[in-house]
Amino acid sequence: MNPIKEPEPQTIVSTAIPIIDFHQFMVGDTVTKEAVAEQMSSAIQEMGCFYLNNSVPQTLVEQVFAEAHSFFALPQEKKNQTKLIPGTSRGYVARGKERVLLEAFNFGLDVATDEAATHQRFGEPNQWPNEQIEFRRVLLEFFTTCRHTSFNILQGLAIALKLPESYFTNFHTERNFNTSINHYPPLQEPLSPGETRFAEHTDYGSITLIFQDQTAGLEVYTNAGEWIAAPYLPGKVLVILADLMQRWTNDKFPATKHRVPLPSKFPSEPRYSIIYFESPDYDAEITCIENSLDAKETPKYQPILTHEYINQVATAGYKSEKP
Ligand SMILES: O=C(O)CCC(=O)C(=O)O
Ligand SMILES: [Fe+2]
Repeated sequence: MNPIKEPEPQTIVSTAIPIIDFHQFMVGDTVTKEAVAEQMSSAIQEMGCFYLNNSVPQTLVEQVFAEAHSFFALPQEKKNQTKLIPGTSRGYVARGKERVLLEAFNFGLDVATDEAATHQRFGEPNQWPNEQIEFRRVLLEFFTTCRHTSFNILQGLAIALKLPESYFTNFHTERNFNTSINHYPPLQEPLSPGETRFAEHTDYGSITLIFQDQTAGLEVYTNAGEWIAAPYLPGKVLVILADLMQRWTNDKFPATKHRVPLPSKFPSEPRYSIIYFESPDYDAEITCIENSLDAKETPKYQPILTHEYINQVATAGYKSEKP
């Protein structure tokens, strides 16, 4: 008789944030794609964001986390060798203060290995650490996979608005996206009032993909006006919307407010996250899409070029503290 195998103990995490099976979208016909696009749109109306299943492979995500652990464990002077040059956005950013208690490593399309990068206007050369042979390869593979996923999401959002599938991707030809690998060091004790791991904000671009480790801690602000936990769900990516998507759609697809509060227990666990930010082309004009207007509704935002908007928010207030 075969022994009966006990099921593995599992922590079942439930969430009110919808989980959408993206495989259907990737391989489906027009009708299937429309159905998945509709799920994305309803999730946005209900909760302001959604998780995708079957998009970025979990094994790849775990490799990136492993590389992140090794990188942030390097001596400070080694990390400083890739330090971000002020005015640019690629490289190592030392731990911030008060509202951004994390150190980060930011990178984007690789000028040395990707022809398209030479045409990028937000891009600068990446800075890679010499010590970690696999770091660059794993991060760039992850980056390419995220781009593929994010382009499919942009297609889904276009379909949901009854626009041609390529409506948004046509504004993303320069591949102006950035990835941040974040390390929130352990905290010994509660901090002063006003201090937090990452203060409430929205991202600038069109959409953002968020991966966190088991420490989790991210919260999103729902359309019902409450902060809820966006838990760690292995194999799933959290998709949130950013400011330019909100402007494009006259608030129909609003930018998702999110934050990482201080942990409830001290000393706390360290926290790692990987964030992929997608942005439209430098000169893309973000003008209200008529299909997103209800009857008698008029555009709330003036047309604006991507770089004008990003310069505006980057010079205003706390957003400039972001790595
Ligand atoms: O670490 C996180 O989960 C969120 C980070 C974030 O919101 C950002 O980098 O814009
Ligand atoms: Fe963010």
